Amino acid sequence: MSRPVYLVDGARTPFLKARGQPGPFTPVDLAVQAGRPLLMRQPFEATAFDLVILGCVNVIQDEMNPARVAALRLGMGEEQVAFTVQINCGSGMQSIDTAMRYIRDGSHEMILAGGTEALSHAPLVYSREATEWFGDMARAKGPLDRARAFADVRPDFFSPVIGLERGLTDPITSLNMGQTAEVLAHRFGIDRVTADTYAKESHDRLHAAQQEGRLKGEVLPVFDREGEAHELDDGVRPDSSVEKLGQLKPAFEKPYGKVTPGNSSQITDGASWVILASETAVEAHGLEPIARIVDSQWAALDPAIMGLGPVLASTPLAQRHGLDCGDIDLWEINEAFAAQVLACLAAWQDDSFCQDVLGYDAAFGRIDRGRLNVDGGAISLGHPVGTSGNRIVLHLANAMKARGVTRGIATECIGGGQAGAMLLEAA
Ligand SMILES: CC(=O)SCCNC(=O)CCNC(=O)[C@H](O)C(C)(C)COP(=O)(O)OP(=O)(O)OC[C@H]1O[C@@H](n2cnc3c(N)ncnc32)[C@H](O)[C@@H]1OP(=O)(O)O
Repeated sequence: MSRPVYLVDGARTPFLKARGQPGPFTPVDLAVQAGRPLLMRQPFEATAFDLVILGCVNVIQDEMNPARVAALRLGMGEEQVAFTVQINCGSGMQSIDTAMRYIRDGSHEMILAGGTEALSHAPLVYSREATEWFGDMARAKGPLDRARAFADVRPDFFSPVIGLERGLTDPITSLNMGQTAEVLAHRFGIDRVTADTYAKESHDRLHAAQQEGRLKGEVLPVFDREGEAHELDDGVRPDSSVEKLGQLKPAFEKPYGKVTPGNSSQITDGASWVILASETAVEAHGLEPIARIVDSQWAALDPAIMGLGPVLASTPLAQRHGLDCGDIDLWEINEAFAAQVLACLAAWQDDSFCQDVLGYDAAFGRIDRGRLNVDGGAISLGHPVGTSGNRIVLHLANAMKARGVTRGIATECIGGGQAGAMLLEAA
């Protein structure tokens, strides 16, 4: 059986910049804050879902299986089955992909699929020596044992590493994510002004979308324990300029690198949900679909050039549906780094890349900037890694509907050398 799958609604929190301290919300807090108003505006009960799937990369110990904890806190009923998925930056898209397949095969009618991440809550990680020492202390049987353990201790055991720094470093190549973007900048000749100009556009587009109300209904305010409301993505900097961006120092390859804090995705906290439904559920509840999720594709490649992943995932997806570059009205390519997105655009225009890597006769084509990330992206609004894949699908659906266009692709690179892509059509 292969049934149509509809995206009928969705919402997210504002993305809140991680400012060196744990932010006001845990991953589940964020998922609940986005989910509660979303569920309240539906014409059905919160218990009507067959399944909850939530992507999350950095699960915290107090919230193991955040999908289930969120479902219970959202009042979705004790009988609500809920599981968490993790494929690094693809987690929020993986939840949609799994949900789409369950509905398509006829086994489920309506699924809540999301992504959540609180990067500001990244744990501090101690060295192996320190962990062993803590174990020795815990096992010590008396004062003599404890004194022996103390004699072994060295102060450098206790220099903690911020878990996020490890998480953003590829375990096979030992390159951090920014360095993989430097590899692509070098390979495709992306210069600093081009990367900074792209970054400036990202901020300008998000600012315009906020001012003109294009995120209304998609971004819902969240309230912290002090009752303070957070209403907008707070990393947006419309005051910036290409000149100011040009003064920032490289973040990952000093002194000549092209990747800076200004043209990288920001480290943020945030959650996003979409509701996927079968035709039966749409009719039963009188829902109005925003878009149809047509198909998806995953791909894998050398982790050192993981940023090219969108090319390897979305081109075969388009090809499978007989679509050329010009047939895609809107693109959401997650902005891990400006140089990384620009490298993808360059690869799609490169005859030999498309012949050698994709097996095409010639270049796939030029993706016009007017069709790409039309309301900003992770450079301006941030990249809570387990959430972004969900956000780009939700925003693509809303942007397609707002502009009255037929077809779009949301795609993202994934740390570790993978990528995901999703094809949407007007409902
Ligand atoms: C598969 C994937 O998706 S891979 C991607 C995964 N995600 C990542 O790898 C995260 C990438 N990003 C990062 O690691 C971080 O954002 C970094 C390291 C690049 C920068 O981190 P920070 O130094 O904390 O950034 P911060 O926001 O404080 O900016 C640093 C400076 O640049 C300035 N700056 C940043 N953006 C701008 C801008 N648009 N205009 C002007 N100045 C700016 C800030 O004001 C700050 O200046 P200050 O030091 O005088 O206060």
